[in-house]
Amino acid sequence: MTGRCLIADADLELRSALRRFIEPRGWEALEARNAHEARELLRRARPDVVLLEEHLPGSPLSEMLPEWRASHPSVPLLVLSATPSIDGAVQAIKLGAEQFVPKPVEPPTLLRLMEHALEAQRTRALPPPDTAGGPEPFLGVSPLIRQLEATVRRLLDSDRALLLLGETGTGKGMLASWIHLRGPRARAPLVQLNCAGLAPQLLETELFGHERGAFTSAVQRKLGLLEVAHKGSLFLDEVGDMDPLVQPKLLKVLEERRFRRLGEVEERTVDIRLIAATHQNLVERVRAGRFRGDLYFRISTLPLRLPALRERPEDIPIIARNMLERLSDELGRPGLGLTAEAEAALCGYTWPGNLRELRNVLERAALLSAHPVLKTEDLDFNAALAGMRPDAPTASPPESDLSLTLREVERRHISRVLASEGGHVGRAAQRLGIPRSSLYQKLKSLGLSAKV
Ligand SMILES: Nc1ncnc2c1ncn2[C@@H]1O[C@H](COP(=O)(O)OP(=O)(O)OP(=O)(O)O)[C@@H](O)[C@H]1O
Repeated sequence: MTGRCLIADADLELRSALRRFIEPRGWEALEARNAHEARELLRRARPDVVLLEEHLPGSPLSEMLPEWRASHPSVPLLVLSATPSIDGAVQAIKLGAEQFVPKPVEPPTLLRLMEHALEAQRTRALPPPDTAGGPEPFLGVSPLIRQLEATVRRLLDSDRALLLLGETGTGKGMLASWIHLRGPRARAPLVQLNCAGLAPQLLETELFGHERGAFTSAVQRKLGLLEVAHKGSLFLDEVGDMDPLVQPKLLKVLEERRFRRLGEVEERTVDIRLIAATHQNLVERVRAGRFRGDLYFRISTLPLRLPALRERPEDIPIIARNMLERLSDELGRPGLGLTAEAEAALCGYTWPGNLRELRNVLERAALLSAHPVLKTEDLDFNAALAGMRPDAPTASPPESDLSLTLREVERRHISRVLASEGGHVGRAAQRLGIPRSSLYQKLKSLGLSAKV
């Protein structure tokens, strides 16, 4: 049996349709027509998932949800609503529903939502994330990385803001999720926002949300990321680029835990841990009047500097071996490794793109080489570097020249997308709408490996 589902809904048609759909798929369906029957089944039959009608006869949602959350905290509850509204959804989620699902809803959609909810619940029930895999941010033996790990571990339980400093690709984003997942807020969300290039109003609405009618295009109320991150962590990448108009509002959140949605009079409270990151020199930005001094002091109490790869060459072979192990699994190419000369070549390179670039070089080599043990000649540093430079030469727009073959158009388009993504193959593949492995195959077949 896949699971047991309690369908608490007065609508006989919906119950029957869902039962007919889920039973052949290994689910057991329990039906309740009202709150009394639902309570009884919940107590007796211990379902894995509950579908609960918003206005189930016999008891209001505002009573039932808190009661059920208290008695069965680990059972995901999905609220089905025939009269959906934003207020109803916010209330249901606040009271502990996993999802708020507007009716009508097709059984296949409901089944998918149930499976997601169950999966999320199982993930939450996993043992603490120390055992949960994911890249290890402190690989290596250098004093710089050992010191960083010791400091991070001391700060895990603190609620103070953290500032991650380091060049591009040093792993600031990875470290932010590692910290979140190992800290006391791991069960709540980690919400990420990159402040670079966001216009002030967009940044404000993303962070603080807005009321309906707050500005011309605000046709609906929008929850800000701060509210989504409540009880969890907020990762603000490129915080040095935050618009000066938004900075005092962030400071208020940090100092008083209060903020206001755009267009709202009332203030709200929120409980988040801020993890900020930047590759810029914030002190210089404060001196230049681009970053507020008071905000800088607030977020820089606990600065953590992530070393560049070239500052710790002794760690490179260890990290490379670890990345190749992961790539072996991901690419289905067992036994990936490096010759001694290839390791030495990796250690002798300057890695302006740090871990991201190292991973790109290894992934590219692993996909393109015919043998699993990679040699120096398999490592294409120039391709990675050309892809990283924002000024890397790009081809002219292919659509302007009708004499081009389809292959040439494809070749040029891929080059441009790759260059515009700074050589980041994963992101380029995403923009192109193809799997990363297919992009590598295309690069190979189009002879693009050294000229992105
Ligand atoms: N510890 C690690 N082990 C393996 N790979 C890593 C590790 N840290 C980072 N990476 C790789 O490097 C890439 C860049 O990492 P991340 O985005 O965390 O860096 P960043 O410092 O936040 O970069 P940016 O400043 O450009 O946003 C990741 O996508 C991942 O592939």
